[in-house]
Amino acid sequence: MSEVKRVAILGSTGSIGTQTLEVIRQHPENFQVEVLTAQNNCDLLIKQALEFQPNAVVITNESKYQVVRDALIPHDIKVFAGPKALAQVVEMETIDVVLTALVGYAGLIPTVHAIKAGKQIALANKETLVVAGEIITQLAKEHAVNIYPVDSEHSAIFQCLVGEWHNPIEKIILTASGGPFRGKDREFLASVTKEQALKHPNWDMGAKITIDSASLMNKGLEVIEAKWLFGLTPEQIDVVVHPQSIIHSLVQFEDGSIKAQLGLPDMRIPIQFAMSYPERLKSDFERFDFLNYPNLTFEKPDLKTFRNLQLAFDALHKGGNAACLLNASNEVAVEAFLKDEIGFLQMSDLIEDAMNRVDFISHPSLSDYVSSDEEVRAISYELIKKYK
Ligand SMILES: NC(=O)C1=CN([C@@H]2O[C@H](COP(=O)(O)OP(=O)(O)OC[C@H]3O[C@@H](n4cnc5c(N)ncnc54)[C@H](OP(=O)(O)O)[C@@H]3O)[C@@H](O)[C@H]2O)C=CC1
Ligand SMILES: CC(=O)[C@@H](O)[C@H](O)COP(=O)(O)O
Ligand SMILES: [Mn+2]
Repeated sequence: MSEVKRVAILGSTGSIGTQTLEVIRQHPENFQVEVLTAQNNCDLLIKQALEFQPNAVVITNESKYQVVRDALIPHDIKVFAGPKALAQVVEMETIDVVLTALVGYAGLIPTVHAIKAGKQIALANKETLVVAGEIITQLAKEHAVNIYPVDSEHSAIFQCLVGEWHNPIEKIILTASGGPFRGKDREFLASVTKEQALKHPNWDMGAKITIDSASLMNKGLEVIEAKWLFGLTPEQIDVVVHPQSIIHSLVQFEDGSIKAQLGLPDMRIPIQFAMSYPERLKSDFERFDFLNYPNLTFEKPDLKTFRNLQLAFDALHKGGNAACLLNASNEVAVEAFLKDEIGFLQMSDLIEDAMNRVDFISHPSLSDYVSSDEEVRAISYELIKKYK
């Protein structure tokens, strides 16, 4: 790479954020950290800032501001607090790439600001595209901003498409691990605990996405993310369960040829590629050996047992604010499941119920998305009281 890329990492203390810093630590000649942000974890944020010497940090929980400021101001690092600061800091002139590694709906507004400021986006926060894919992709076009996927499946598709930009996609096949409850029935799922759900078979990730993987909502969100990233119709998106998570996804072209991207489950590869594209940088990540995986297997997803994936396909077909409603009620459902307030199967009941109680908007504006999100969250919290 000829120029050093200056990177803002939103959510630097999480699973993706810390792995992004591992990549940057390996390539100081290619990347420089400009901004780091966290919600609560001020100890790790301070430690990261002292090591990487960013221009600025943001702690969104304002009650932690004083601690972070006292630690970093003597080192000439600017310190800001609150969600508004997150949206403003991404506009800094010294940033080239914004890597969105924060979790949930909170990723939307900072990403809108970053795109409007012309920053390239390395997108891990899939919820941004699920909530407002149409607006985000349109804004990116208007501001000549590229959105590079970090999510492993979407990175796989992107990697398959390099050199194929003029060849239409017939369809894509998103692979799903099936999560810790693959093959289980509803009777079993009725009594699973959060400890069981938090044990992903192949990936070590933050709590929210791990629960989403267990319920197959993660795959549902990824189907919607794929629609917007690659401009696909719902009919062009298939899901296949591949329990080994070695084939990260596939693209089928109009001549019938299928390309796949493979590798051990290691998020540092897609993170690095999203930041280094079009170049591939050397890495010492463990290499995949076919002889250790004599059986790569494939199954049909069970949409009747794992209803969240069906709900996501329904939202995709419906369009408008449906996926925004799905996302917000799912965030509330996951939070409630993690607090033992509702059971695993009740997450789908809650999402379906809450979505049906909010008006459908066929062509939402950004402010419609904000109010749809607020409304369905409030309804979801009310419904949880009934479910308890
Ligand atoms: N982990 C993975 O392997 C993958 C993750 N993704 C996606 O990447 C995103 C991040 O996931 P992951 O790294 O697992 O999540 P984590 O929970 O591990 O990390 C989330 C990060 O965001 C911060 N954060 C949490 N809530 C807020 C908020 N409301 N406002 C601002 N910052 C906040 C956290 O700060 P603090 O530490 O202070 O709480 C933390 O830095 C998600 O959208 C996920 O779907 C996609 C593919 C793979
Ligand atoms: C690493 C990554 O991209 C996750 O989104 C992963 O795909 C989760 O696995 P499943 O949702 O397929 O279980
Ligand atoms: Mn994924």
